[in-house]
Amino acid sequence: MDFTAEFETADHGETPNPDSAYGSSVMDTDTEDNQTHSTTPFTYDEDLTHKTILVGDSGVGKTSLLVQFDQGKFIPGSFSATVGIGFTVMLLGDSAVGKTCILVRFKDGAFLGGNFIATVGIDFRINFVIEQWGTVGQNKVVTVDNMKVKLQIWDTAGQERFRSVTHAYYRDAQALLLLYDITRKSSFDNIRCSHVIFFSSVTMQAWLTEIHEYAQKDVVIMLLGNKSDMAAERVIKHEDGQKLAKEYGVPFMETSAKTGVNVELAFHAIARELKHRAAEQPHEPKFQIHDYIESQKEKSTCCGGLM
Ligand SMILES: Nc1nc2c(ncn2[C@@H]2O[C@H](COP(=O)(O)OP(=O)(O)OP(=O)(O)O)[C@@H](O)[C@H]2O)c(=O)[nH]1
Repeated sequence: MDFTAEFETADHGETPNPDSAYGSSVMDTDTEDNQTHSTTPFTYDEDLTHKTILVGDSGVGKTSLLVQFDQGKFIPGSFSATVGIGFTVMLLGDSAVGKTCILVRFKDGAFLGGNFIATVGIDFRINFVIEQWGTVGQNKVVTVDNMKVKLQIWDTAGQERFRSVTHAYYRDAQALLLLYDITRKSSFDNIRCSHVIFFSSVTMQAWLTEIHEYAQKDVVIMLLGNKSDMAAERVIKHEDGQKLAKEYGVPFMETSAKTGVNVELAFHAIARELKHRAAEQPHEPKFQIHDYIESQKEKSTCCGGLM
């Protein structure tokens, strides 16, 4: 199958770059101000989101056209056919739980320490990229049973006022990584409790309620308790995360973007589940993601590496 590169534009034919995707008034506000709670809810017109797919025979220049449009340059020479299958994964959870850090850890193997800068809307630094199957770009390609599986990972803003922006993206996601911070109870409670913020009259929906409302019915969900390296500040027990996940029938693990614990495993398990769903044969036993995670946890503590 020839998998075509695709991208999002959010406006009427304007060049989609991080500063123009939702209008300068939104993206220009990516300053310290964003870290204080605004009383003005952000509104977003979902009708302005378009998807454009490039189709055509292998080698006609779909990828090159996209690179030219996004980066204004032509990459001559080597031609490598786009192969495999691709899926969209979204990172969700309250602000500052570590979504961006988890993504950077998985993508670059590094930890984004230092000052916290909240994500605004959808993080286009990660999302709006040109994909060339693991050579350039910021999407990640993992190999599952000798097949390349591309994960296009969307880092979303956890702040309430950007929820309307992210709602438009749920529909396209095949998998959702839902994060809370093991050192912050509110981030755990917000996974399933709804709150009303009286002073601004804004109703904040629980993440699971939002998922139920906006995501595809068969979306793969995984619950992650992040910042597991912060043992001294822990307020949510491992068992509490496990219990919540069990209640909703979703896989669970604790992760640390700082140390890297379980970050690879989380994405690999998702890739495997999605690949098995896409290429399921009637006679084959169903892939068991819970069993896979448990077996790989054991392996990664004794031998390292994922299979
Ligand atoms: N110790 C520790 N700190 C972390 C970890 N993950 C993230 N952080 C820190 O937590 C803060 C928030 O991380 P981000 O990744 O920006 O949070 P986010 O969920 O993307 O936040 P929004 O963009 O507002 O939704 C930063 O200061 C990170 O350095 C972790 O695993 N361990």
